[in-house]
Amino acid sequence: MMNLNQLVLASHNAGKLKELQAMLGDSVQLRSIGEFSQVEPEETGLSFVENAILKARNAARISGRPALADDSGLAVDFLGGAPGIYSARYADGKGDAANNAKLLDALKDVPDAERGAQFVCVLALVRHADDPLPILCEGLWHGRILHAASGEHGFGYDPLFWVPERNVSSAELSPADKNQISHRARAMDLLRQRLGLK
Ligand SMILES: O=P(O)(O)OP(=O)(O)OP(=O)(O)OC[C@H]1O[C@@H](n2cnc3c(O)ncnc32)[C@H](O)[C@@H]1O
Ligand SMILES: [Mg+2]
Repeated sequence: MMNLNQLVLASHNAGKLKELQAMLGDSVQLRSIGEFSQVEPEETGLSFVENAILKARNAARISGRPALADDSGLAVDFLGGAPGIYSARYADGKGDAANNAKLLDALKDVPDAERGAQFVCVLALVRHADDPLPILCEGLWHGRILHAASGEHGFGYDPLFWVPERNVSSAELSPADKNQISHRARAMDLLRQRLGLK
C-alpha cells in the first residue's frame, strides 16, 4: 500500500500527538504537521468526517507525504450534540479552560440523568493530497458531564468527562488507561486493523 514507517499527523494539538503516538508504538513514527507549517486550515466541514479529510488533505499537500488527521469532539445530549464539531472553538478560541467553563454553565442545574455525552473521534488517512479513497475510522466513548472539573491528565474536556466503567473522570485516568478505552483508542484500533498492523 504505502510506506507507513512514518506518517504526518495533521494536527496542531500536542495532546492528540502524544496519545496517537503511544497507541501506535514503534511501528509508525508520527511527525507533526507543525514541523512543516504553523498555518492551521479552516475547519469548514459540517461533520467530523469532512473536517478530518480536509485536514488530512491539507497536511499531505503541505508535506508531500501520507497524512493522518484526527477530528474529534464532545457531543452533549442535553445540548443536542453541541459543541460537537465546534468543540475546540466552543468559547470562541479562548482555550480549554474557557471551553470547560462555558460547558459547565450551559449545564448548570441539569440533573445527572440528563448529562449524558460522548466523545467522538474520526481518523482520516490519505496517501496523497488528492487521494480518492481516504481510509476513515471512527470511535465513540460514552460518559457523563461532571458538575466540576476533576483530574490533571489528558487535555480539553477530560476533567469534565465522567467515565462510568471506571468511576473516575477521564483526566483522572492514567494516560495508558485512557489510551485503552477512549474514542481515539477505538478509532485507532480500527485503523490498525485496516492497515494490517495488528
Ligand atoms: O484540529 P487539530 O489541529 O487536530 O486540533 P484541535 O484541538 O483543533 O482538534 P479538533 O478540531 O479535532 O477539536 C477537538 C476538540 O475536542 C476536544 N477533544 C477531542 N478529543 C478529546 C479528548 O480525548 N479529551 C478531551 N477533549 C477532547 C478538545 O477540546 C479538542 O480541542
Ligand atoms: Mg481543530
